[in-house]
Amino acid sequence: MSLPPSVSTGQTASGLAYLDIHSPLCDARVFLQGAHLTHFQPKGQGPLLWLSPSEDFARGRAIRGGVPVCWPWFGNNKPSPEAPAHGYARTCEWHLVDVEDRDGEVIIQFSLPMDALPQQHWPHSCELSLVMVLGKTARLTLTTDNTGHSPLLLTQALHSYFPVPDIDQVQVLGLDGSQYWEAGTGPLPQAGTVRIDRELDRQYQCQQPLQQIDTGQGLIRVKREGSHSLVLWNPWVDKAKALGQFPDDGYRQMLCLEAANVGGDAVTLAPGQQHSLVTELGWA
Ligand SMILES: O=P(O)(O)OC[C@H]1O[C@H](O)[C@H](O)[C@@H](O)[C@@H]1O
Repeated sequence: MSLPPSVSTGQTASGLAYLDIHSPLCDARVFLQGAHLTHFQPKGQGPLLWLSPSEDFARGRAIRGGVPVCWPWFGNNKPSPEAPAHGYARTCEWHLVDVEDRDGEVIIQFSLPMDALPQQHWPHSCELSLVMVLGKTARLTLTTDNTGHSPLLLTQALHSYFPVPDIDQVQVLGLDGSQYWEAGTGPLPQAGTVRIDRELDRQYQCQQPLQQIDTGQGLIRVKREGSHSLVLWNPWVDKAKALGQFPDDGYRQMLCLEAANVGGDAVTLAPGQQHSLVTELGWA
């Protein structure tokens, strides 16, 4: 495939291949493993994604930061606890279908080869694609097609990690009036904005399609389509120490706000049906 002049290829010292984008609208980096956007910076603005300074890009292990694709389940697979957390999409090598530059917007299309998924954990026939439109914003569309003869049940997330200068200054807007579940408890009502002063691992059911992170030095916009749920996560002190590829004090500089289909917003696809989960990330 020939690449437009705004897109080049590279690889890490560990051998993971990526695409680098330098267009008039943005700079970005996308790995083929996981179809993983790890860097996105609109021209004239700061980086929009947090990538762990401890990341060493091992093959077959999820990259800590950017936008991991959690699919075809989010979190643990309850019937099969030995299956990998957040599914297979973030650790498999994706197929690069097409790359084009339309007036400075770079559009990258990936598909996930389904033979990478062990049948015992995912005994379904389906197709999965991810389309990234990288311009002034980053728009990611994750589409599942049920090509089989029986219904399939899906939970998923576009697990965006955002950079914040100081977690104590952060507020999350756009969740007022929604409900959340945390540590097996819920529904709990959300009133007003969210501040982070301890470990947070919440699944929100939320009709509002736009949340914003006020970092204290800028406003990050997170839009969702095909999603009535989202995950808000900060590991705080103890979990940060236990996490792989994560500095002990890294929790002070990041926050995850993840467009999702989780909990009561899980997706059931009848044979022949299709669903797209979309997130659009940008500075306000
Ligand atoms: O460490 P990972 O498997 O990448 O998961 C990182 C985090 O992802 C989500 O935000 C979950 O809600 C958390 O419970 C989990 O700790």
